[in-house]
Amino acid sequence: MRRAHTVEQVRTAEEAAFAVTPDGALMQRAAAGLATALADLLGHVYGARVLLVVGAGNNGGDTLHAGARLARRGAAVDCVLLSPDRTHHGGLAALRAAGGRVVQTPGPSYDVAVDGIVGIGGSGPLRPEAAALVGSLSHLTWVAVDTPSGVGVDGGLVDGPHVAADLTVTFGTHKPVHLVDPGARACGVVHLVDLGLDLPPAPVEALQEHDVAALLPQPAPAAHKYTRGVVGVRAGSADYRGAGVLSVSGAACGLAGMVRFVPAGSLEEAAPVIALVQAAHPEAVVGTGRVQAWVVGSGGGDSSAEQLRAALADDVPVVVDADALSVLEECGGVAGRPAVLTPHAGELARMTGVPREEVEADQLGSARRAAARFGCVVMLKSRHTVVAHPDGRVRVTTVGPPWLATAGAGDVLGGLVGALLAAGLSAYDAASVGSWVHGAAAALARPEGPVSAAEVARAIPELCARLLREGP
Ligand SMILES: NC(=O)C1=CN([C@@H]2O[C@H](COP(=O)(O)OP(=O)(O)OC[C@H]3O[C@@H](n4cnc5c(N)ncnc54)[C@H](O)[C@@H]3O)[C@@H](O)[C@H]2O)[C@@H](O)CC1
Ligand SMILES: Nc1ncnc2c1ncn2[C@@H]1O[C@H](COP(=O)(O)OP(=O)(O)O)[C@@H](O)[C@H]1O
Ligand SMILES: [K+]
Repeated sequence: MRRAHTVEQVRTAEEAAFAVTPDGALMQRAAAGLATALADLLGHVYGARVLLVVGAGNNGGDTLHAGARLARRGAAVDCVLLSPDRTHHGGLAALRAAGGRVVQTPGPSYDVAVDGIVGIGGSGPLRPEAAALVGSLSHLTWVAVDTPSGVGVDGGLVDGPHVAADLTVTFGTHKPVHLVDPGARACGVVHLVDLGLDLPPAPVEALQEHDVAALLPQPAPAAHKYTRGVVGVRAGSADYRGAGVLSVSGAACGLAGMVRFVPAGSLEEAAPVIALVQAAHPEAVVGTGRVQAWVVGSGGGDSSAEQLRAALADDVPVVVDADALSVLEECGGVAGRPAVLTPHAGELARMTGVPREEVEADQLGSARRAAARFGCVVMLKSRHTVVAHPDGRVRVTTVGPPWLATAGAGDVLGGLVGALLAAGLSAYDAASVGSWVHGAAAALARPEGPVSAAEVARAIPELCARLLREGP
């Protein structure tokens, strides 16, 4: 599990660590890790040209000490001080003693620029002087120390000039900004340097491969299809026939024992949708019956309210997707049952009356507020999908190529999450595992290129088999 802690949690853990470590030891650990990461990035240290951009606090201190380590190994290290009278004394002395230079303006070229402007003590966007300097050096490779300066650490908010890093070297633990967009986009690759901090449970996490393997449902030796769980799909309509097929294809990934498909309207009206579903998935059973979870909404059009009411009449977990999201409140909400809502930013904006740009600008806060408001798990789908529990916990999915942003991918995901719910996972696990498997299946189906929603669905069984082979 990748764990991200808030600034307040990190401060508390650092204070406890300061009390039992010699003065400056933690900063030296951070600086050593940073210098190693910089050396790995540079490939060669001797003769490398390094620019440090240093602010007023300990983030600058880490940066100066790391610069000193590189200078001692033969790098040419220049340093711009943004707050010369508040610079970390020990760090600056170490850099100078190692042969590093303080410059007023950067030279013509560097192999890397290091952002030591602010870390967890930062607030708000870069101030004008720093913004102008960083802007003039945007062609350089940037390494952010702890966090990219100018980006919100706890919320991942980006509301003004900031550093856009290629690599972020962070200390002690991840922070929410490293996982949650839009901030995560400014971090580039994130590398964690362990400081040996004693940390509390993390409010924001990202499942890793072995976590997903441990959570995947597996049939007991004496399983039969009903003990593995039946997932019911109420999706598709005369106008959106394919959505029914794709929703069923996600549900029929093999993680549950059986799929029931229940189209809207009479059997005659639904005949074309049924024909498509049966042609693609002859194993799906058409018609109502007992299920352990419902998936409702993709391509449901005008029938969505009727379909959602029918699903909610059963006291089983439910995935509310696509068109069903906009009728959730008129249908009485999820009424306390385990449920996953799966909006993208546009859908969440409509559900909550907030402009889409505001949802996209605060994905962590938007998903959390929606989970509290609707009283269930909310999965805000995007590049880094945010799965929020009503109690405030969050899991972020960081796998999945941008090719996954393709029509119908959401239908497959809804079906997949439904299968996991039917198999007995909690709503929180089903949503976070489903989102991870969905992203990884897209990468497996076509590692570096375009992928269709149907191909993502077809790759799910092989992806799960690989996870189970590797084991937790
Ligand atoms: N002290 C230590 O031994 C350790 C320090 N660490 C480092 O210390 C950092 C936190 O240090 P600090 O608490 O000193 O805080 P920072 O160095 O993150 O920044 C605080 C300073 O920046 C100024 N500032 C805040 N927002 C600004 C903005 N938008 N533009 C310009 N200036 C701004 C503040 O006035 C303050 O003086 C961590 O991010 C990490 O890099 C960690 O490595 C752990 C060990
Ligand atoms: N830039 C991106 N990188 C990775 N995955 C993405 C990106 N944009 C969207 N996705 C994923 O693609 C899927 C799109 O689903 P959705 O928006 O519901 O599309 P549709 O309604 O057409 O099925 C979601 O799983 C989402 O997380
Ligand atoms: K920084």
